[in-house]
Amino acid sequence: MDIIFYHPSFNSDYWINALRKAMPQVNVRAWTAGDNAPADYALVWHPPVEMLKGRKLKGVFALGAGVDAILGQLSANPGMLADDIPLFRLEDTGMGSQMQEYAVSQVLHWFRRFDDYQALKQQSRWQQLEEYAHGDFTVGILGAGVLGSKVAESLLPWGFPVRCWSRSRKSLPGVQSFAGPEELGDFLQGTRVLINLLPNTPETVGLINQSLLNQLAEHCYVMNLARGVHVVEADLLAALESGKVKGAMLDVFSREPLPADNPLWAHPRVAMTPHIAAFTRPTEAIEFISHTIGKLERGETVSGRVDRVRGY
Ligand SMILES: NC(=O)C1=CN([C@@H]2O[C@H](COP(=O)(O)OP(=O)(O)OC[C@H]3O[C@@H](n4cnc5c(N)ncnc54)[C@H](OP(=O)(O)O)[C@@H]3O)[C@@H](O)[C@H]2O)C=CC1
Ligand SMILES: O=C(O)C(=O)CO
Repeated sequence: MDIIFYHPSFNSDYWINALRKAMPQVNVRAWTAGDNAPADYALVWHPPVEMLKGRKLKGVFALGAGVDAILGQLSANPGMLADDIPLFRLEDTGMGSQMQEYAVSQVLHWFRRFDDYQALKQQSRWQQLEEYAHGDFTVGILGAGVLGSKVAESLLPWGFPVRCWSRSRKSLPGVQSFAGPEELGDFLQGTRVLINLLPNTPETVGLINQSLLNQLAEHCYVMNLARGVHVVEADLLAALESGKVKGAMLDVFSREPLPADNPLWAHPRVAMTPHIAAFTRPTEAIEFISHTIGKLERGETVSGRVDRVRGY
């Protein structure tokens, strides 16, 4: 069996060696331009069109959780990947616990008013503020898939009311589930901290806009851990100015790297990280890929297959 690998920034030698160790019976090679030799599987992130075009593959694995980039490439380049070739993505592979760390630490930061204390410190002011109550700190998670459900689970032990919104109804113990566009309004009503973990699809682009923000609780907080295109940045800035949104923690942006003149950089109540909420971890990713390939080869059912029509 032959596997080709392409990632624009990962250390290919490291990955190829680790893949060979995990699957000693497989020939793994880094794909380079002009390589048209046959392969069974391709492991990719932002692949050149020519890498996949015309190949008869048994499967393609995206080396991340989100498949918006590769689906965008496929729609812009018809024929890049035949419709019957399955596309898989990474499910969790260590990203769940990273998202939990990110979300829990930031929710606690806001809940314990460290943002306010930091602002007071800037003014050399020694002042004790009123405590917030857990009951007034409902956390609402947009997206209750692999990562959203893990984030929901991690917030429960801290005593916050937790709710999620997804396409289909969920039964996560202790988490209130809202499903579909018809229940979005009820989900937003009373949500004090909004955490976004939706995939980027035509239905979710621009979802976090003025109308959505207006439906959240007063002095709410917004955490975007999914994709920049979900947030209408001008609407978020306006909601921060009006005081409706008290703070935002953003990991992803409509343009990355965020241009130097973007007003989000300078906003005192916006914190940000450069798309690091969850990294692809080689050991866990390779374990998932080799396990999935093993199952595919044995004709067994696997998870992680992307529905290319649905968009995630
Ligand atoms: N910032 C970072 O470093 C990283 C960001 N990400 C982002 O996180 C996203 C989520 O990952 P993951 O949890 O693995 O994805 P999943 O596919 O497992 O979960 C997606 C969730 O979103 C819900 N959803 C999708 N479309 C809609 C819609 N139109 N209305 C309501 N709910 C919807 C799904 O509902 P249902 O369950 O009913 O299908 C599901 O619950 C990725 O797509 C990626 O963009 C991922 C890794 C790192
Ligand atoms: O896995 C993903 O989708 C990512 O965004 C990783 O940065």
